Formats: sequence, structure tokens, C-alpha cells
Amino acid sequence: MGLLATLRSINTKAIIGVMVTASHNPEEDNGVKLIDPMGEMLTPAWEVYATQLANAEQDHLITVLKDLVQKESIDLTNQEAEVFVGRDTRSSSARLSDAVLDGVTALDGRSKDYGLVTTPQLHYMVCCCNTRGGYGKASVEGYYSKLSQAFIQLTKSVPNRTDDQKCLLVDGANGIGALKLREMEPYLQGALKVSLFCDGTGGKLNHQCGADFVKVQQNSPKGIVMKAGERCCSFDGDADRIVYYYSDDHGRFHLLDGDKIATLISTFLKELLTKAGLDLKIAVVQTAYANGSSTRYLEDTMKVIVRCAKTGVKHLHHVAQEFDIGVYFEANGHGTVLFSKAAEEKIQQLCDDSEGERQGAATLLKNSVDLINQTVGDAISDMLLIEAILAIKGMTVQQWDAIYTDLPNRQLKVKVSDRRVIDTKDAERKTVSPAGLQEAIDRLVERHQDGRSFVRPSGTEDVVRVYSEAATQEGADALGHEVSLAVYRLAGGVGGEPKPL
Ligand SMILES: CC(=O)N[C@H]1[C@@H](OP(=O)(O)O)O[C@H](CO)[C@@H](O)[C@@H]1O
Ligand SMILES: [Mg+2]
Repeated sequence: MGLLATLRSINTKAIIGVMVTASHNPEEDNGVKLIDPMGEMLTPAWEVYATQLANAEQDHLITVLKDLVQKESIDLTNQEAEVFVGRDTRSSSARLSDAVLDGVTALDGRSKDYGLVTTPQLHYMVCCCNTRGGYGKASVEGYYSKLSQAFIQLTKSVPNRTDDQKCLLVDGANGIGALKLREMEPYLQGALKVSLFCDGTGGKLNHQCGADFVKVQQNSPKGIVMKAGERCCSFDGDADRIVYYYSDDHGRFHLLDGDKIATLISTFLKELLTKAGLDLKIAVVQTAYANGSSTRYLEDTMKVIVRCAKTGVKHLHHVAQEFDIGVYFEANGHGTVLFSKAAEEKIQQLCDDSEGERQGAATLLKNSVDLINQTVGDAISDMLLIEAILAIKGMTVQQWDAIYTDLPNRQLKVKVSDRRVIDTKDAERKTVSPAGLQEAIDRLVERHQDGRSFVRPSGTEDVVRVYSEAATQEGADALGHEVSLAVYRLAGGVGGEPKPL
């Protein structure tokens, strides 16, 4: 991947990033995420090269490289190439990061090793450098200053914010997010009081903690002690995902996932646009995993444009770019907000040329733009934006949770011999193969009040993922099991038949 990033840097005449991480997956795993010039994910057109290189035998590597150079007409003579490298806290990350650096050197590329950083921080550095500082100072300190100053500006005029209201429990997933949030705290100058746990000093990365664990298990991380009503959030292992949660007066766990985060942010931004009198097109981009209640609330109550994209932030990012303001989140807490250049210019213009309530709203919008890491979903940036919005709106986490009630839902996995037998359409909401599977799912859904279910092949694990939701948890669980059986029987299930929950 060091070789690939170097060729990509020559091809784009820009700095490319390589982050060594396996995100929310177990500590034993590892992988890489490549970062394109504006901090976005590697263009899909080059993914095939990454796959070919990763699977090339040693004595075939040169051939694969030459084929890539020829296909992309890359001129290797006297070309400047530079690659930024970062890594998470996995035990294998240091060695793999050195291998990336070796790959860059092998093709005479220059490299900068940022060492231990979050994935979003590396995306931010790449964007800052390729915009010659336009996006910010390309250092960890520059990241902390930019985001902290924006947060302090957003919350400074909130009257009588009590220390209690400033308190937030943060589960760092025993990963890099914990290290970096602790580093960032002094920059926040007390505007937020973080109680960090699962900070990596005593537990295993992503093990019984972290955003993915909380979202899929629909339960709090092990080891947390939550007082009723206390605001909590969990990062994932590379701090590019976040979910919120709390325990109510009866000790019941309440999850506020990516859809509820997108709803809070889009509502806040829409209200500011109205106060500012700015005619900018705002939309929320979801995936099929978005809870039916969230989509209904956004479309019917908030009257916000809602689009559905395939799973994977690169798909949501692409759809969000069609709007002046595109709020995109996957249900698992992976997301951010994109502002078009025109939107940023109009907001800045209004800050300079208006006064009173309009200027106040424009200033809050400008500070939000500065706080948001537009390059990729960023747990720290998203957390600060959520905290600022709750403070400005004087909202408790319970009040935020109450804007709509999630339909009970369930995510399951089914092992099949070849998950690629399942093909989907309509942003993965319907299957087109194998024959008979969608008809079977439709019949099963019909039997459950408010039932909805879809299946898709995972892009990161050798499984078929099943999602179900219904009016009751029993219904969602039963539907999920019935659909899992249909997948097992029609798509070549292996191992034992799925068991009822
Ligand atoms: C249901 C789910 O959470 N799927 C995740 C997971 O993709 P799969 O293709 O479902 O394995 O990993 C992706 C990368 O992190 C993330 O974008 C996506 O949301
Ligand atoms: Mg991640």
C-alpha cells in the first residue's frame, strides 16, 4: 500500500495518506485506509489496484505495478511523490506502518510519519497540506486548536452552563481516540468536562466496548458506571465513529445512533438557515440501516430531503456532495456534514454583512463549519458538535432522544459458502438474486406490524448481514431469524441453521 500510495501521489500530484488501522474490528485484525488529496477516501477507480497489489505474489509484484503504471500512464521520471502515514494503537500497527514507509521509499517517494493519530486526524492533515493550509494547520496541534476554538465560540454565549451540563462520559474503545481526546482536553479550556473510560490502560481495543459493540449489542460498554440521565458516548477503535447513550431512571439503556445524531444536526442547521434567511439546500443521507422512525421524522416532521445510499461512507459522501449542506451518517455512527463552497461563501458573506439575529445565526453556522471535519466521519468533531448543539438548544440527552422513538430492530449475520450470490438494488434495500429470496423476505415482512427487513453481503466480513425492524423487539427478533433462515436456505448457508434469538 506504500507503493500504491506513492503511485497515487504521482498520479494526483498531491499528498496521499495511508492510515494503518482496522477500525472497529478486533485488535488481532489490521488493515489500511488510503486517503485521497482532499481528505476523502481513495477513489473507487483505484480500489481494483489495491486488491491486485494486496493479492500479488512476491515474484508477481513488479508485473502488477508495471501494469498499473501503464494503465494510468504514470510518468515515474523526476516525479515528486509524498505520502503521510498514521497508525492506531494495535500491536501490529507499528510494524505495518514501517512496511508502508518502506514501500514509499522503494519508489523514491517522500514520507511523513504522523505516528499515533486517529483516522480522521490523518484525513485532516492530508486535506490541510493539499490546500496549502486553507483547511487548517496540518498538525495535531492545529487540529486541536481549530476544533477547540470553534467549540468555545459556539458555546461561549450559552447562559449559565453548569458544570453538570458540561460533563460527558466518553468510552475511548481502549483505542487511539482516548489518547487523542486526553491530549485535546487542555485546548478546550474547561468548556467540556470529559470523563474518559476504556482509555486503553486496562482493556483490549474494541473488546466489549466501543461504538460498534454498543450499537450492535444495544447495551453499554463493560466497566462503565452510568448515573441515570448521564450523557455518554462511545468512539470506535480509530475514532471515526460515535454513538451516544444513557440509562433512564428505571435503569433502561437508550441508544442514540447515527440516525439520531443526523437528525439533531440537520434540525439545528435547518433552524439556523431559517434564522439567517439563507436559501441553501440541506439534505440528510442515510443507508438502509436507518431506523424507519428516523426517516419518517425527517421527511414528515422536519420536511428535510432524505436520500438513501449504499452502505459505506464513500457512497454517502458522494450523495451528500449533491447538496449545499449534506448531513450524512450511517446508523453505526460513521458520518459528518459537507458544505458546498458556495454555501461556505454565503455563510461567510452573511457574517460580514449582516447584524442582529441574522448575524448571530450566520456566526453559529460559521463556527459549525469550522468545528466539523468535512473530510470524513470524526468521533471527536462529531462529539463536540453534538455537545455544542445540546448546549445551545438547552437540550438534555433524554429530550434529544424523545424527538422520535426508534422501532425495535436487530442486526444478524448468516454464513454462506459465497456471499456474492446475493446481489441487491435500490441502495441495498431489495435483493435481485438468488431467485425467490426477495419474495420470501416480502412474505415474512408482511407478517409483522411495521415490519421491514433487508439482506446484503458484507464488504468487510465473510458474512451476509440481515437487518430487521418491527413494532416490538420480539417481532424484530422473530423477523430477523425468519429472514436469516430464508438466506441460509436460498443462498447456500453453511454451518448450522440460524437459531432463534
Ligand atoms: C452494518 C455495518 O455497520 N456495516 C459497516 C461495515 O460494512 P459491511 O459491508 O456491512 O461489513 O463496515 C464499513 C466500514 O467500516 C461501514 O461503513 C459499514 O457501515
Ligand atoms: Mg472506524
